[in-house]
Amino acid sequence: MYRSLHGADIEQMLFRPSEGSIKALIGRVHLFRGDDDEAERLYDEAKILDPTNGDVLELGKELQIKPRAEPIPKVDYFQNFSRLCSLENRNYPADPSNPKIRCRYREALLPYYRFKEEILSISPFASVIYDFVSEDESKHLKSFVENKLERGKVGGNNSVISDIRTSDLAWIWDNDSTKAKTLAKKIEHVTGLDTSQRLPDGPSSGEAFQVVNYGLGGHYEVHMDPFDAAPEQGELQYSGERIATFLIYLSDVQRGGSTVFTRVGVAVAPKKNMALFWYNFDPAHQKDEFTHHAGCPVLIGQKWICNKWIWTYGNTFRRRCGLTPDATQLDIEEDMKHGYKWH
Ligand SMILES: O=C(O)CCC(=O)C(=O)O
Ligand SMILES: [Fe+2]
Repeated sequence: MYRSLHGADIEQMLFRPSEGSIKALIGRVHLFRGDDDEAERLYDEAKILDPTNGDVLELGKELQIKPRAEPIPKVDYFQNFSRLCSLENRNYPADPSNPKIRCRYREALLPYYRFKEEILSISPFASVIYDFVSEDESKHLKSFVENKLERGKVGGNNSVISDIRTSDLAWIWDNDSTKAKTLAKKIEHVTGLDTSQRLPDGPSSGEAFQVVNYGLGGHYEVHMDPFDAAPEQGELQYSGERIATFLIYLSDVQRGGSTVFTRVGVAVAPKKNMALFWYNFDPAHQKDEFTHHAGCPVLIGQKWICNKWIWTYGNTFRRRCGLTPDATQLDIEEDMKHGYKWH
């Protein structure tokens, strides 16, 4: 007994990886994920700690032979803005020739929910869900914020009023009304994601409903929804990031007011009670630069929407990562077929 334990100890000592080797192994993970800079940084540190270690040498070789990840081409995010905004009042998918861009019934976690979904983009994943809210729900959201609307701001922790976003808005927490709570649950069922609010101080998985009203000319210029820096205070400070956006149209708009994804060429014309759902992060949890989007100016009429942002916390296992670094949302659904039904 003593001998075998003693033997195991020696074995452990012999095979304990050095700090340099650990850094090199982590570096390889980053290299595999396409984060060459981080891999390079870890390699430099590992080289100093353990220059002759096999893992360190291996990483050095891989860094030399791996072609650099293509930098995201610098495009003018605004170049497509006016073209997409001026399209007719209907949805324009990213690539109509792609057979995966299609309509389907989307089943929810509850068997009696079934939603009409139209996929508009595979990567980033974006789709619309028709008749997501009832007339009653959409009326409730608008009447709840009556007299509470204030000019919307931009910029996370130190937000300011700006011409980038010309709309009024107000917030509804799930606990503010039974209808809001039920709607949050419905979003959970259709997305398969956790949206729970654990107030007052637990980390939340979903933000409060943000009801927004745009008047004539009201718009929101090209932006992405995740924050540059996570909120430093409030109930969201430990919640991670806005991994997905669930946007509900609470009105039709006579002319203008589409939501457009300028880098993938998608235009979504507002349709009352329809929801637009997209992931802001790819399945490898990288912020997806292709989710740059905008709210086009309202030309005739007014526009009402309601946003529910879904956070990382609580969704690590619900929004799974892909089997490969470039897996799409649809690949993941394919892998999960047995746990979650799709048509
Ligand atoms: O109004 C829209 O269509 C887009 C709104 C939006 O992007 C936002 O509120 O973050
Ligand atoms: Fe947005």
